[in-house]
Amino acid sequence: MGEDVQQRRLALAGGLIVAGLAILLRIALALKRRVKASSGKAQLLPGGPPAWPIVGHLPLLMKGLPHQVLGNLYLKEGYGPIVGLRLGSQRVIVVSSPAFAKELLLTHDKLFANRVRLALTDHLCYGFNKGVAFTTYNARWVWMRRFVTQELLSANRLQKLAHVRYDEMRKLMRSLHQASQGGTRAVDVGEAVGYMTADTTARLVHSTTLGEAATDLPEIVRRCVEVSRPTLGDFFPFLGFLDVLPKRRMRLVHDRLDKIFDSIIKERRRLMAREPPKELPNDFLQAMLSTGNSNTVEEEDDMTDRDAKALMMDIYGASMHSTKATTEWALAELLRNPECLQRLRQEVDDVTRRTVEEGGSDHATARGLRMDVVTVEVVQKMPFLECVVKEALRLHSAAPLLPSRISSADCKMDKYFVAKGTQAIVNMWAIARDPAIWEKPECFWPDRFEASSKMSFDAGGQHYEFLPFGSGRRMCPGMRLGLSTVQVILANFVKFFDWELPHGVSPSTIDMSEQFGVACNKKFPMMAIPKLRHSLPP
Ligand code: HEM
Repeated sequence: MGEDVQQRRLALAGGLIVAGLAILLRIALALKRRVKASSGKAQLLPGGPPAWPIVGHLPLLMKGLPHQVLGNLYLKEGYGPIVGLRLGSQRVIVVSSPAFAKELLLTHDKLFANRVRLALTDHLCYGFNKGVAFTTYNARWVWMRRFVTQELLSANRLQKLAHVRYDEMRKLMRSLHQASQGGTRAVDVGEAVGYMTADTTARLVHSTTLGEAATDLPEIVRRCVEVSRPTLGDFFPFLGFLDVLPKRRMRLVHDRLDKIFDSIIKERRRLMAREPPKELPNDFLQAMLSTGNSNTVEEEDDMTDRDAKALMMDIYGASMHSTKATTEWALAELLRNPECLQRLRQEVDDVTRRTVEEGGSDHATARGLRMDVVTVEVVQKMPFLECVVKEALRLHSAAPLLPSRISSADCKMDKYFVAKGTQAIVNMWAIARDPAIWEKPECFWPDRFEASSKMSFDAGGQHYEFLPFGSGRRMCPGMRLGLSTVQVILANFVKFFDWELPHGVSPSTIDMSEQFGVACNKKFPMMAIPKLRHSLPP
Protein backbone atom coordinates (compact mmCIF):
# COMPACT_ATOMS: atom_id res chain seq x y z
CA MET A 1 0.00 0.00 0.00
CA GLY A 2 2.73 2.45 1.16
CA GLU A 3 4.82 1.54 -1.88
CA ASP A 4 1.83 2.17 -4.10
CA VAL A 5 1.36 5.70 -2.73
CA GLN A 6 5.08 6.40 -3.15
CA GLN A 7 5.01 5.21 -6.76
CA ARG A 8 2.04 7.46 -7.52
CA ARG A 9 3.85 10.41 -5.93
CA LEU A 10 6.92 9.69 -8.02
CA ALA A 11 4.80 9.48 -11.20
CA LEU A 12 3.09 12.78 -10.31
CA ALA A 13 6.42 14.46 -9.62
CA GLY A 14 7.77 13.09 -12.92
CA GLY A 15 4.69 14.41 -14.78
CA LEU A 16 5.08 17.87 -13.19
CA ILE A 17 8.75 18.02 -14.12
CA VAL A 18 7.97 17.06 -17.76
CA ALA A 19 5.16 19.66 -17.91
CA GLY A 20 7.42 22.30 -16.32
CA LEU A 21 10.21 21.61 -18.78
CA ALA A 22 7.75 21.73 -21.67
CA ILE A 23 6.50 25.15 -20.53
CA LEU A 24 10.06 26.48 -20.17
CA LEU A 25 10.96 25.16 -23.59
CA ARG A 26 7.85 26.79 -25.05
CA ILE A 27 8.73 30.16 -23.51
CA ALA A 28 12.30 29.90 -24.79
CA LEU A 29 11.11 29.05 -28.32
CA ALA A 30 8.53 31.86 -28.30
CA LEU A 31 11.26 34.32 -27.29
CA LYS A 32 13.53 32.97 -30.01
CA ARG A 33 10.76 33.43 -32.61
CA ARG A 34 10.15 36.99 -31.39
CA VAL A 35 13.85 37.80 -31.75
CA LYS A 36 13.99 36.20 -35.22
CA ALA A 37 10.85 38.02 -36.37
CA SER A 38 12.11 41.42 -35.23
CA SER A 39 15.60 40.86 -36.69
CA GLY A 40 14.03 40.01 -40.10
CA LYS A 41 11.72 43.06 -39.86
CA ALA A 42 8.70 40.75 -39.89
CA GLN A 43 5.76 40.84 -37.53
CA LEU A 44 4.52 38.03 -35.36
CA LEU A 45 1.43 36.26 -36.69
CA PRO A 46 -1.89 37.67 -35.48
CA GLY A 47 -3.14 35.44 -32.69
CA GLY A 48 -6.59 33.92 -32.31
CA PRO A 49 -8.71 33.98 -29.17
CA PRO A 50 -6.82 33.74 -25.86
CA ALA A 51 -5.05 30.40 -25.48
CA TRP A 52 -5.37 28.14 -22.44
CA PRO A 53 -2.24 27.21 -20.52
CA ILE A 54 -0.60 24.01 -21.84
CA VAL A 55 -3.45 22.93 -24.18
CA GLY A 56 -3.43 26.22 -26.11
CA HIS A 57 -6.40 26.56 -28.47
CA LEU A 58 -7.44 22.92 -28.32
CA PRO A 59 -10.60 23.66 -26.29
CA LEU A 60 -11.73 25.82 -29.21
CA LEU A 61 -11.99 22.71 -31.36
CA MET A 62 -14.32 21.09 -28.83
CA LYS A 63 -16.93 23.77 -29.54
CA GLY A 64 -18.05 22.31 -32.85
CA LEU A 65 -16.81 20.99 -36.17
CA PRO A 66 -13.18 22.19 -36.59
CA HIS A 67 -13.65 23.80 -40.04
CA GLN A 68 -16.72 25.70 -38.84
CA VAL A 69 -15.19 26.86 -35.53
CA LEU A 70 -11.99 28.01 -37.25
CA GLY A 71 -13.89 29.48 -40.22
CA ASN A 72 -16.19 31.49 -37.96
CA LEU A 73 -13.16 33.12 -36.29
CA TYR A 74 -12.71 34.90 -39.63
CA LEU A 75 -16.29 35.06 -40.92
CA LYS A 76 -18.06 36.05 -37.71
CA GLU A 77 -15.67 36.95 -34.92
CA GLY A 78 -13.49 39.55 -36.59
CA TYR A 79 -10.15 37.70 -36.64
CA GLY A 80 -8.04 38.11 -39.78
CA PRO A 81 -7.59 35.78 -42.79
CA ILE A 82 -4.44 34.39 -41.19
CA VAL A 83 -4.17 33.49 -37.51
CA GLY A 84 -1.49 31.72 -35.53
CA LEU A 85 -2.86 29.19 -33.06
CA ARG A 86 -1.40 26.63 -30.71
CA LEU A 87 -3.05 23.23 -30.75
CA GLY A 88 -1.46 21.40 -27.84
CA SER A 89 2.26 21.86 -28.41
CA GLN A 90 1.88 22.38 -32.18
CA ARG A 91 2.14 25.79 -33.84
CA VAL A 92 -0.52 26.10 -36.52
CA ILE A 93 -1.50 28.81 -38.97
CA VAL A 94 -5.02 28.84 -40.34
CA VAL A 95 -5.50 30.59 -43.64
CA SER A 96 -9.00 31.72 -44.72
CA SER A 97 -8.50 33.92 -47.77
CA PRO A 98 -7.56 33.21 -51.42
CA ALA A 99 -4.60 35.62 -51.16
CA PHE A 100 -3.00 33.78 -48.23
CA ALA A 101 -3.93 30.39 -49.75
CA LYS A 102 -2.01 31.46 -52.86
CA GLU A 103 0.97 32.58 -50.84
CA LEU A 104 1.04 29.26 -49.03
CA LEU A 105 0.29 26.92 -51.95
CA LEU A 106 2.11 28.77 -54.73
CA THR A 107 4.77 31.13 -53.33
CA HIS A 108 5.81 28.76 -50.52
CA ASP A 109 4.58 25.54 -52.13
CA LYS A 110 7.91 23.72 -51.88
CA LEU A 111 8.53 24.84 -48.31
CA PHE A 112 5.12 23.58 -47.22
CA ALA A 113 5.09 20.40 -49.33
CA ASN A 114 5.55 18.12 -46.30
CA ARG A 115 2.67 16.31 -44.68
CA VAL A 116 2.39 16.01 -40.91
CA ARG A 117 3.18 12.78 -39.13
CA LEU A 118 0.12 11.52 -37.21
CA ALA A 119 -0.65 8.43 -35.16
CA LEU A 120 -2.79 7.09 -37.97
CA THR A 121 0.08 7.24 -40.49
CA ASP A 122 2.15 4.94 -38.28
CA HIS A 123 -0.53 2.65 -36.90
CA LEU A 124 -3.42 2.48 -39.37
CA CYS A 125 -1.39 3.04 -42.52
CA TYR A 126 2.06 1.63 -43.30
CA GLY A 127 4.15 4.36 -41.69
CA PHE A 128 5.31 7.87 -42.44
CA ASN A 129 7.19 8.30 -45.73
CA LYS A 130 5.62 5.16 -47.16
CA GLY A 131 3.05 5.44 -49.94
CA VAL A 132 2.20 8.79 -51.46
CA ALA A 133 -0.18 10.63 -49.12
CA PHE A 134 1.63 10.81 -45.78
CA THR A 135 5.18 11.77 -46.62
CA THR A 136 7.64 14.60 -46.50
CA TYR A 137 8.57 16.18 -49.81
CA ASN A 138 11.44 13.99 -51.02
CA ALA A 139 12.77 12.27 -54.12
CA ARG A 140 11.03 9.02 -53.27
CA TRP A 141 7.64 10.80 -53.02
CA VAL A 142 8.24 12.52 -56.37
CA TRP A 143 8.88 9.11 -57.96
CA MET A 144 5.88 7.45 -56.25
CA ARG A 145 3.55 10.25 -57.27
CA ARG A 146 4.69 10.13 -60.89
CA PHE A 147 4.24 6.36 -60.82
CA VAL A 148 0.63 6.64 -59.54
CA THR A 149 -0.18 9.36 -62.07
CA GLN A 150 1.23 7.44 -65.03
CA GLU A 151 0.24 3.88 -64.17
CA LEU A 152 -3.19 4.48 -62.67
CA LEU A 153 -4.54 7.94 -63.30
CA SER A 154 -3.34 8.99 -66.76
CA ALA A 155 -6.02 9.86 -69.34
CA ASN A 156 -4.84 6.97 -71.49
CA ARG A 157 -5.05 4.44 -68.66
CA LEU A 158 -8.49 5.63 -67.57
CA GLN A 159 -9.74 5.48 -71.15
CA LYS A 160 -8.59 1.87 -71.51
CA LEU A 161 -10.39 0.92 -68.31
CA ALA A 162 -13.60 2.85 -69.06
CA HIS A 163 -15.57 -0.41 -69.42
CA VAL A 164 -14.82 -1.21 -65.76
CA ARG A 165 -16.39 2.03 -64.63
CA TYR A 166 -19.53 1.47 -66.74
CA ASP A 167 -19.88 -2.12 -65.50
CA GLU A 168 -19.81 -0.87 -61.94
CA MET A 169 -22.25 1.92 -62.84
CA ARG A 170 -24.75 -0.63 -64.17
CA LYS A 171 -24.26 -2.75 -61.05
CA LEU A 172 -24.90 0.27 -58.83
CA MET A 173 -28.18 1.07 -60.57
CA ARG A 174 -29.34 -2.54 -60.39
CA SER A 175 -28.47 -2.74 -56.71
CA LEU A 176 -30.37 0.51 -55.96
CA HIS A 177 -33.39 -0.76 -57.89
CA GLN A 178 -33.31 -4.05 -56.01
CA ALA A 179 -32.76 -2.49 -52.59
CA SER A 180 -35.69 -0.15 -53.20
CA GLN A 181 -37.84 -3.19 -54.03
CA GLY A 182 -38.85 -1.82 -57.38
CA GLY A 183 -39.05 1.82 -56.29
CA THR A 184 -41.14 1.42 -53.16
CA ARG A 185 -38.54 1.77 -50.36
CA ALA A 186 -35.98 4.43 -49.49
CA VAL A 187 -32.33 3.41 -49.87
CA ASP A 188 -29.10 4.80 -48.42
CA VAL A 189 -27.70 6.26 -51.64
CA GLY A 190 -24.32 7.30 -50.20
CA GLU A 191 -23.60 3.81 -48.89
CA ALA A 192 -24.37 2.24 -52.28
CA VAL A 193 -22.14 4.80 -54.03
CA GLY A 194 -19.37 4.08 -51.48
CA TYR A 195 -19.32 0.37 -52.35
CA MET A 196 -19.45 1.16 -56.04
CA THR A 197 -16.39 3.45 -55.80
CA ALA A 198 -14.58 0.85 -53.68
CA ASP A 199 -15.19 -1.85 -56.28
CA THR A 200 -14.33 0.45 -59.18
CA THR A 201 -11.06 1.45 -57.49
CA ALA A 202 -10.34 -2.22 -56.75
CA ARG A 203 -10.85 -3.23 -60.38
CA LEU A 204 -8.71 -0.33 -61.63
CA VAL A 205 -5.95 -1.25 -59.17
CA HIS A 206 -5.92 -5.06 -59.14
CA SER A 207 -8.67 -6.20 -61.56
CA THR A 208 -10.77 -7.91 -58.88
CA THR A 209 -13.48 -6.43 -56.70
CA LEU A 210 -12.85 -5.87 -53.02
CA GLY A 211 -15.92 -7.93 -52.20
CA GLU A 212 -14.06 -10.96 -53.61
CA ALA A 213 -11.18 -10.40 -51.17
CA ALA A 214 -13.13 -9.15 -48.16
CA THR A 215 -16.69 -10.18 -47.38
CA ASP A 216 -16.63 -8.02 -44.23
CA LEU A 217 -15.69 -4.86 -46.15
CA PRO A 218 -18.56 -2.64 -44.89
CA GLU A 219 -17.54 -3.33 -41.31
CA ILE A 220 -13.84 -2.68 -42.00
CA VAL A 221 -14.61 0.64 -43.72
CA ARG A 222 -16.74 1.68 -40.73
CA ARG A 223 -13.95 0.75 -38.31
CA CYS A 224 -11.40 2.64 -40.43
CA VAL A 225 -13.44 5.82 -40.13
CA GLU A 226 -13.93 5.32 -36.38
CA VAL A 227 -10.25 4.86 -35.56
CA SER A 228 -9.00 7.71 -37.80
CA ARG A 229 -9.60 10.38 -35.15
CA PRO A 230 -6.72 12.56 -33.89
CA THR A 231 -4.98 11.29 -30.77
CA LEU A 232 -3.30 13.00 -27.81
CA GLY A 233 0.11 12.40 -29.40
CA ASP A 234 -0.94 14.26 -32.56
CA PHE A 235 -1.14 17.43 -30.47
CA PHE A 236 1.57 16.59 -27.90
CA PRO A 237 4.08 14.31 -29.68
CA PHE A 238 6.04 13.80 -26.43
CA LEU A 239 2.89 12.24 -24.91
CA GLY A 240 2.35 9.87 -27.82
CA PHE A 241 3.33 6.95 -25.58
CA LEU A 242 0.01 7.43 -23.72
CA ASP A 243 -2.05 6.66 -26.86
CA VAL A 244 -2.02 2.95 -26.07
CA LEU A 245 -5.70 2.29 -26.73
CA PRO A 246 -6.22 4.31 -29.93
CA LYS A 247 -3.01 2.87 -31.39
CA ARG A 248 -4.14 -0.65 -30.53
CA ARG A 249 -7.48 -0.03 -32.25
CA MET A 250 -5.71 1.34 -35.34
CA ARG A 251 -3.39 -1.69 -35.40
CA LEU A 252 -6.33 -4.11 -35.30
CA VAL A 253 -7.94 -2.47 -38.32
CA HIS A 254 -4.55 -2.20 -40.04
CA ASP A 255 -3.98 -5.94 -39.58
CA ARG A 256 -7.32 -6.79 -41.17
CA LEU A 257 -6.58 -4.57 -44.17
CA ASP A 258 -3.04 -5.90 -44.39
CA LYS A 259 -4.38 -9.46 -44.66
CA ILE A 260 -6.63 -8.44 -47.55
CA PHE A 261 -3.79 -6.68 -49.41
CA ASP A 262 -1.51 -9.65 -48.71
CA SER A 263 -3.98 -12.10 -50.19
CA ILE A 264 -4.39 -9.91 -53.30
CA ILE A 265 -0.62 -9.77 -53.83
CA LYS A 266 -0.11 -13.50 -53.12
CA GLU A 267 -2.83 -14.41 -55.62
CA ARG A 268 -1.15 -12.25 -58.27
CA ARG A 269 2.25 -13.77 -57.56
CA ARG A 270 0.73 -17.25 -57.99
CA LEU A 271 -0.67 -16.12 -61.34
CA MET A 272 2.70 -14.67 -62.32
CA ALA A 273 4.36 -18.00 -61.59
CA ARG A 274 1.80 -19.85 -63.75
CA GLU A 275 1.10 -17.60 -66.74
CA PRO A 276 3.33 -16.03 -69.39
CA PRO A 277 3.68 -12.21 -68.96
CA LYS A 278 1.36 -11.38 -71.86
CA GLU A 279 -1.49 -13.26 -70.17
CA LEU A 280 -1.23 -11.24 -66.95
CA PRO A 281 -3.66 -8.40 -66.19
CA ASN A 282 -2.35 -5.06 -67.41
CA ASP A 283 -3.22 -3.18 -64.24
CA PHE A 284 -1.70 -1.01 -61.52
CA LEU A 285 -0.86 -3.96 -59.27
CA GLN A 286 1.06 -5.58 -62.11
CA ALA A 287 2.92 -2.33 -62.72
CA MET A 288 3.85 -2.16 -59.01
CA LEU A 289 5.04 -5.75 -58.88
CA SER A 290 7.09 -5.25 -62.04
CA THR A 291 9.19 -2.32 -60.84
CA GLY A 292 12.24 -4.49 -60.35
CA ASN A 293 10.82 -5.47 -57.01
CA SER A 294 13.61 -7.02 -54.96
CA ASN A 295 11.24 -7.20 -52.01
CA THR A 296 14.02 -6.34 -49.62
CA VAL A 297 15.97 -3.32 -50.77
CA GLU A 298 14.38 0.08 -51.13
CA GLU A 299 15.81 1.81 -54.17
CA GLU A 300 14.26 5.05 -55.29
CA ASP A 301 12.46 3.41 -58.20
CA ASP A 302 11.96 0.01 -56.69
CA MET A 303 8.97 -1.21 -54.74
CA THR A 304 8.69 -3.78 -51.98
CA ASP A 305 5.42 -5.57 -51.24
CA ARG A 306 5.05 -3.27 -48.26
CA ASP A 307 5.33 -0.23 -50.53
CA ALA A 308 2.72 -1.72 -52.84
CA LYS A 309 0.37 -2.23 -49.89
CA ALA A 310 1.03 1.30 -48.62
CA LEU A 311 0.12 2.70 -52.04
CA MET A 312 -3.05 0.61 -52.24
CA MET A 313 -4.07 1.84 -48.79
CA ASP A 314 -3.49 5.49 -49.79
CA ILE A 315 -5.40 5.13 -53.03
CA TYR A 316 -8.39 3.46 -51.39
CA GLY A 317 -8.35 5.97 -48.52
CA ALA A 318 -8.04 9.02 -50.76
CA SER A 319 -10.51 8.02 -53.48
CA MET A 320 -13.40 6.15 -51.80
CA HIS A 321 -14.47 8.57 -49.10
CA SER A 322 -14.16 11.80 -51.08
CA THR A 323 -15.94 10.49 -54.19
CA LYS A 324 -18.75 9.03 -52.09
CA ALA A 325 -19.14 12.19 -49.99
CA THR A 326 -19.20 14.50 -53.04
CA THR A 327 -21.83 12.41 -54.87
CA GLU A 328 -24.05 12.15 -51.81
CA TRP A 329 -23.89 15.90 -51.14
CA ALA A 330 -24.60 16.71 -54.80
CA LEU A 331 -27.65 14.44 -54.87
CA ALA A 332 -28.88 15.91 -51.57
CA GLU A 333 -28.59 19.43 -53.02
CA LEU A 334 -30.46 18.38 -56.17
CA LEU A 335 -33.27 16.90 -54.07
CA ARG A 336 -33.44 20.09 -52.02
CA ASN A 337 -33.58 22.14 -55.22
CA PRO A 338 -36.12 20.40 -57.51
CA GLU A 339 -35.84 23.10 -60.20
CA CYS A 340 -32.08 22.32 -60.53
CA LEU A 341 -32.86 18.60 -60.69
CA GLN A 342 -35.43 19.24 -63.40
CA ARG A 343 -32.99 21.37 -65.40
CA LEU A 344 -30.28 18.75 -65.08
CA ARG A 345 -32.66 16.01 -66.21
CA GLN A 346 -33.60 18.07 -69.24
CA GLU A 347 -29.92 18.47 -70.12
CA VAL A 348 -29.12 14.78 -69.63
CA ASP A 349 -32.15 13.69 -71.69
CA ASP A 350 -31.39 16.19 -74.49
CA VAL A 351 -27.71 15.35 -74.73
CA THR A 352 -28.18 11.58 -74.60
CA ARG A 353 -30.99 11.76 -77.21
CA ARG A 354 -28.85 13.90 -79.50
CA THR A 355 -25.96 11.49 -79.10
CA VAL A 356 -28.16 8.58 -80.19
CA GLU A 357 -29.70 10.59 -83.06
CA GLU A 358 -26.26 11.47 -84.30
CA GLY A 359 -26.03 7.77 -85.07
CA GLY A 360 -23.93 6.86 -82.07
CA SER A 361 -21.14 9.11 -83.20
CA ASP A 362 -20.24 9.01 -79.55
CA HIS A 363 -16.87 7.44 -78.81
CA ALA A 364 -18.51 4.84 -76.60
CA THR A 365 -20.11 3.11 -79.57
CA ALA A 366 -16.91 3.21 -81.52
CA ARG A 367 -15.26 1.26 -78.75
CA GLY A 368 -18.10 -1.20 -78.51
CA LEU A 369 -19.42 0.13 -75.20
CA ARG A 370 -23.16 0.14 -74.69
CA MET A 371 -24.91 3.43 -75.34
CA ASP A 372 -27.31 2.81 -72.51
CA VAL A 373 -25.01 4.04 -69.74
CA VAL A 374 -24.17 7.75 -69.91
CA THR A 375 -20.42 7.76 -70.48
CA VAL A 376 -17.54 10.05 -69.56
CA GLU A 377 -17.45 11.41 -73.12
CA VAL A 378 -21.16 12.20 -73.09
CA VAL A 379 -21.08 13.99 -69.72
CA GLN A 380 -18.42 16.33 -71.14
CA LYS A 381 -21.22 17.80 -73.29
CA MET A 382 -23.31 18.75 -70.23
CA PRO A 383 -22.32 22.22 -68.98
CA PHE A 384 -25.06 22.43 -66.36
CA LEU A 385 -23.98 19.10 -64.85
CA GLU A 386 -20.46 20.50 -64.58
CA CYS A 387 -21.82 23.56 -62.73
CA VAL A 388 -23.89 21.36 -60.39
CA VAL A 389 -20.83 19.30 -59.40
CA LYS A 390 -18.67 22.40 -58.90
CA GLU A 391 -21.32 24.03 -56.75
CA ALA A 392 -21.63 20.85 -54.65
CA LEU A 393 -17.83 20.86 -54.26
CA ARG A 394 -17.82 24.53 -53.26
CA LEU A 395 -20.45 24.15 -50.55
CA HIS A 396 -19.49 20.67 -49.41
CA SER A 397 -15.80 20.17 -49.96
CA ALA A 398 -14.77 16.63 -49.02
CA ALA A 399 -11.76 18.29 -47.36
CA PRO A 400 -13.09 21.55 -45.86
CA LEU A 401 -9.70 21.91 -44.17
CA LEU A 402 -7.03 20.95 -46.70
CA PRO A 403 -4.82 18.27 -45.10
CA SER A 404 -2.14 19.99 -42.97
CA ARG A 405 1.33 20.68 -44.32
CA ILE A 406 4.39 21.56 -42.26
CA SER A 407 7.10 24.06 -43.16
CA SER A 408 10.68 22.92 -43.63
CA ALA A 409 12.24 26.41 -43.03
CA ASP A 410 11.43 29.85 -41.64
CA CYS A 411 9.57 32.09 -44.08
CA LYS A 412 7.55 35.28 -44.34
CA MET A 413 3.89 35.30 -45.35
CA ASP A 414 2.97 38.82 -46.31
CA LYS A 415 4.56 40.72 -43.42
CA TYR A 416 4.35 37.87 -40.93
CA PHE A 417 7.13 35.62 -39.72
CA VAL A 418 6.34 31.88 -39.91
CA ALA A 419 8.80 29.63 -38.10
CA LYS A 420 10.14 26.32 -39.40
CA GLY A 421 7.97 23.42 -38.20
CA THR A 422 4.71 25.40 -38.30
CA GLN A 423 1.70 23.47 -39.55
CA ALA A 424 -0.50 25.19 -42.12
CA ILE A 425 -4.18 24.60 -42.75
CA VAL A 426 -6.17 26.18 -45.58
CA ASN A 427 -9.79 26.56 -44.55
CA MET A 428 -11.73 25.99 -47.78
CA TRP A 429 -15.02 25.99 -45.87
CA ALA A 430 -14.41 29.62 -44.82
CA ILE A 431 -13.24 30.70 -48.28
CA ALA A 432 -16.30 29.09 -49.88
CA ARG A 433 -18.63 31.00 -47.56
CA ASP A 434 -17.00 34.40 -47.70
CA PRO A 435 -19.63 36.94 -48.88
CA ALA A 436 -16.79 39.18 -50.08
CA ILE A 437 -16.02 36.52 -52.72
CA TRP A 438 -19.31 34.73 -53.40
CA GLU A 439 -22.73 36.26 -53.96
CA LYS A 440 -25.30 34.50 -51.71
CA PRO A 441 -22.59 32.11 -50.47
CA GLU A 442 -24.94 29.80 -48.52
CA CYS A 443 -27.16 29.28 -51.57
CA PHE A 444 -26.88 26.25 -53.87
CA TRP A 445 -26.72 28.13 -57.14
CA PRO A 446 -24.89 26.21 -59.91
CA ASP A 447 -25.34 29.07 -62.40
CA ARG A 448 -22.64 31.04 -60.63
CA PHE A 449 -20.12 28.76 -62.41
CA GLU A 450 -21.64 29.26 -65.89
CA ALA A 451 -19.02 29.79 -68.62
CA SER A 452 -20.05 33.43 -69.13
CA SER A 453 -19.81 34.26 -65.42
CA LYS A 454 -16.71 35.76 -63.83
CA MET A 455 -16.83 32.85 -61.38
CA SER A 456 -16.40 30.21 -64.09
CA PHE A 457 -13.43 28.70 -62.27
CA ASP A 458 -12.17 25.22 -62.88
CA ALA A 459 -11.10 23.05 -59.98
CA GLY A 460 -7.52 22.67 -61.22
CA GLY A 461 -5.81 24.46 -58.33
CA GLN A 462 -5.14 27.81 -60.05
CA HIS A 463 -8.13 29.67 -58.61
CA TYR A 464 -7.52 30.08 -54.93
CA GLU A 465 -11.19 30.92 -54.30
CA PHE A 466 -12.09 27.35 -55.24
CA LEU A 467 -9.72 24.51 -54.36
CA PRO A 468 -11.79 21.33 -53.85
CA PHE A 469 -8.78 19.25 -54.93
CA GLY A 470 -6.16 21.41 -53.23
CA SER A 471 -3.29 23.02 -55.11
CA GLY A 472 0.44 22.89 -55.68
CA ARG A 473 2.74 19.92 -55.39
CA ARG A 474 0.43 18.01 -53.05
CA MET A 475 -2.71 18.63 -55.07
CA CYS A 476 -5.02 15.64 -55.58
CA PRO A 477 -3.65 13.48 -58.42
CA GLY A 478 -7.08 11.79 -58.80
CA MET A 479 -9.01 14.93 -59.75
CA ARG A 480 -9.84 13.80 -63.29
CA LEU A 481 -11.09 10.40 -62.09
CA GLY A 482 -12.93 11.84 -59.07
CA LEU A 483 -14.72 14.57 -61.04
CA SER A 484 -15.75 12.34 -63.92
CA THR A 485 -16.95 9.60 -61.56
CA VAL A 486 -19.26 12.01 -59.73
CA GLN A 487 -20.53 13.42 -63.05
CA VAL A 488 -21.18 9.99 -64.55
CA ILE A 489 -23.03 8.74 -61.46
CA LEU A 490 -25.26 11.83 -61.26
CA ALA A 491 -26.04 11.79 -65.00
CA ASN A 492 -27.06 8.13 -64.83
CA PHE A 493 -29.05 8.69 -61.63
CA VAL A 494 -31.20 11.37 -63.23
CA LYS A 495 -31.43 9.58 -66.56
CA PHE A 496 -32.65 6.26 -65.19
CA PHE A 497 -34.51 7.22 -62.01
CA ASP A 498 -37.07 9.62 -60.69
CA TRP A 499 -36.09 10.37 -57.12
CA GLU A 500 -38.63 10.64 -54.33
CA LEU A 501 -38.07 11.51 -50.71
CA PRO A 502 -39.20 9.15 -47.94
CA HIS A 503 -42.59 9.72 -46.35
CA GLY A 504 -42.51 12.78 -44.05
CA VAL A 505 -39.40 14.37 -45.64
CA SER A 506 -39.71 17.36 -47.97
CA PRO A 507 -36.96 19.17 -49.90
CA SER A 508 -36.76 21.85 -47.22
CA THR A 509 -36.46 19.37 -44.34
CA ILE A 510 -33.53 17.32 -45.69
CA ASP A 511 -30.98 17.46 -42.89
CA MET A 512 -27.72 18.85 -44.27
CA SER A 513 -25.66 18.58 -41.06
CA GLU A 514 -22.03 17.66 -41.54
CA GLN A 515 -19.85 15.05 -39.93
CA PHE A 516 -16.11 15.73 -39.81
CA GLY A 517 -13.89 12.72 -40.46
CA VAL A 518 -11.70 11.12 -43.14
CA ALA A 519 -13.94 13.14 -45.48
CA CYS A 520 -16.65 15.61 -44.55
CA ASN A 521 -19.76 13.48 -44.93
CA LYS A 522 -23.45 14.05 -44.46
CA LYS A 523 -24.18 13.34 -40.81
CA PHE A 524 -27.43 11.59 -41.72
CA PRO A 525 -27.44 9.34 -44.78
CA MET A 526 -29.27 10.60 -47.85
CA MET A 527 -32.27 8.28 -47.99
CA ALA A 528 -34.28 8.45 -51.21
CA ILE A 529 -36.54 6.25 -53.33
CA PRO A 530 -35.27 5.59 -56.87
CA LYS A 531 -38.16 4.95 -59.29
CA LEU A 532 -37.27 3.63 -62.73
CA ARG A 533 -37.87 5.91 -65.72
CA HIS A 534 -36.32 3.60 -68.32
CA SER A 535 -35.52 -0.08 -68.14
CA LEU A 536 -32.04 -0.58 -66.75
CA PRO A 537 -29.15 -1.64 -68.96
CA PRO A 538 -28.54 -5.40 -68.67
C1 HEM B 1 -14.36 13.91 -55.79
C2 HEM B 1 -13.32 13.20 -55.45
C3 HEM B 1 -12.06 13.69 -54.77
C4 HEM B 1 -11.84 14.83 -54.03
C5 HEM B 1 -12.85 15.93 -53.69
C6 HEM B 1 -10.45 14.81 -53.62
C7 HEM B 1 -9.84 15.82 -52.86
C8 HEM B 1 -8.51 15.79 -52.45
C9 HEM B 1 -7.87 16.83 -51.68
C10 HEM B 1 -8.53 18.12 -51.23
C11 HEM B 1 -6.58 16.44 -51.45
C12 HEM B 1 -5.52 17.24 -50.69
C13 HEM B 1 -4.79 18.15 -51.66
C14 HEM B 1 -3.88 19.16 -51.03
O1 HEM B 1 -3.39 18.96 -49.92
O2 HEM B 1 -3.60 20.20 -51.69
C15 HEM B 1 -6.42 15.14 -52.07
C16 HEM B 1 -5.24 14.41 -52.03
C17 HEM B 1 -5.09 13.17 -52.63
N1 HEM B 1 -6.01 12.51 -53.43
FE1 HEM B 1 -7.89 13.16 -53.85
N2 HEM B 1 -9.85 13.68 -54.11
C18 HEM B 1 -10.80 12.97 -54.83
C19 HEM B 1 -10.61 11.79 -55.52
C20 HEM B 1 -9.43 11.10 -55.59
C21 HEM B 1 -9.20 9.90 -56.35
C22 HEM B 1 -10.24 9.23 -57.25
C23 HEM B 1 -7.91 9.50 -56.11
C24 HEM B 1 -7.11 8.33 -56.65
C25 HEM B 1 -7.53 7.25 -57.15
C26 HEM B 1 -7.32 10.47 -55.20
C27 HEM B 1 -6.03 10.39 -54.70
C28 HEM B 1 -5.45 11.34 -53.86
C29 HEM B 1 -4.11 11.22 -53.31
C30 HEM B 1 -3.14 10.03 -53.53
C31 HEM B 1 -3.88 12.36 -52.54
C32 HEM B 1 -2.62 12.72 -51.75
C33 HEM B 1 -1.67 13.50 -52.63
C34 HEM B 1 -0.36 13.88 -51.96
O3 HEM B 1 -0.32 14.08 -50.76
O4 HEM B 1 0.64 13.96 -52.68
N3 HEM B 1 -8.26 11.41 -54.90
N4 HEM B 1 -7.60 14.77 -52.67
